Amino acid sequence: MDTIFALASARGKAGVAVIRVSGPDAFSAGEVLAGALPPARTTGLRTLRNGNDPIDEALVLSFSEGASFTGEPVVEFHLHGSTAVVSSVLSTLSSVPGLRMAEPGEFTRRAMENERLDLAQVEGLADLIDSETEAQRKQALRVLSGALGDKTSQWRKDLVRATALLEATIDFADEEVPVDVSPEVLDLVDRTLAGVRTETAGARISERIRDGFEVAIVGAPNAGKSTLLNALAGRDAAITSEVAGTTRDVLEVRMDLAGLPVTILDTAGLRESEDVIERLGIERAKARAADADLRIFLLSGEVLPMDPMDGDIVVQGKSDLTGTGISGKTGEGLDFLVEQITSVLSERASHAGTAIRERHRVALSMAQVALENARIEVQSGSERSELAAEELWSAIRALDALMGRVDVEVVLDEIFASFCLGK
Ligand SMILES: Nc1nc2c(ncn2[C@@H]2O[C@H](COP(=O)(O)OP(=O)(O)OP(=O)(O)O)[C@@H](O)[C@H]2O)c(=O)[nH]1
Ligand SMILES: [K+]
Ligand SMILES: [Mg+2]
Repeated sequence: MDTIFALASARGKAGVAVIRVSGPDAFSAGEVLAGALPPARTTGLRTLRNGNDPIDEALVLSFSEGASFTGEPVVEFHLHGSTAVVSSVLSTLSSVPGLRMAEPGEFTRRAMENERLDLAQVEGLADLIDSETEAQRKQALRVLSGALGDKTSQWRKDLVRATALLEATIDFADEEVPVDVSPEVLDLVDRTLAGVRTETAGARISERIRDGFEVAIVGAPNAGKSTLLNALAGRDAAITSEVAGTTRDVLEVRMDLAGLPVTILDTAGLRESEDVIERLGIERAKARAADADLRIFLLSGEVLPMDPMDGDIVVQGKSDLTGTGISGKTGEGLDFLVEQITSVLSERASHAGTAIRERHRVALSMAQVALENARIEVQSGSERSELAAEELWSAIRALDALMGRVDVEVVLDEIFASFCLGK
């Protein structure tokens, strides 16, 4: 196994830059630059040298094998964050035999290979690094802490037990089956199914927290939609004018509303139009509004252009003229509008689970279908045990794919190890 190194902090000038070295030769490489290393998990101030040539005064930190992010021996140099210091340390490290620059993501890959992180935790870590809002940070941290892995391993344990029970009855098929295992199997399957269903439902919400909720402003031409968008965004994102039919394309503005990532969509005013381009804009407006998580119907005295869905907000515009509702021009009622949006979306966000990606949702849905099928087979009698076991196998494989464990031999070993019916 090579020993790898890389700049762990962002490139460019900074107060501090961190270079990380991981692998079997990390400690000896650290000694080449820093002399004697401080004891593991303590820091020491050292002069880093290239031969006799001092490079920088740095804090040096070491982690023993099994007690580091990667699971390997690790040395970290906390340097003055200068481009010249960083490149001098990197070039000194590359001259140490057995060391090479890390590939992108290689530290994390090693962490996974050494079972310091499961695949979902790796995804959680990537999300945490990408997180821009509070909701994203909290969600990513939940996943990084291993919440999905904990749930999955409990489900998996229950399914392995259920499979072992069924396998035992298959082998007894010709003789008298000693016990009816189906109540226990059903109980295990039902418990898992309930958990998987909850997570699958929450996954869509979690995806929203990752990628952002979409909120569409819809209404008649000249209702003041673009003016409202600009007021919410705090800048002139959209063209506004007294000409009805100004907005054609869908405009997107990313915002952070009380920690939730939200994309506000400004859309073309909805009306019957002879103008070909405007009609195209109206089609887009309708499609995007229908797909959005929430719609704000900005009224200007007319009937609703679309049916509102659950949670949608219907509000009168130009309150400075109409005496009621909100105004993008004066800002009246906007705080309350933002509160309304935030409260609807926060309520939805509260149903987020620990499965946060489409990949998770797909794997969980596969497990769910297999479990539903297994349930039917178990209820159809002991002669269907083999089919039921096969479905449980599919569910276990789906959970293994979810956690990045796909080795079927491992599953087999566990099933055989858990046999407990005197076989
Ligand atoms: N008095 C008043 N005028 C407003 C308000 N909001 C918008 N307007 C005016 O109404 C006209 C239309 O505003 P826009 O924001 O372009 O309306 P829109 O709904 O985006 O219009 P389309 O894109 O054409 O559908 C402009 O002249 C705005 O200045 C408001 O709250 N009060
Ligand atoms: K307009
Ligand atoms: Mg507009």
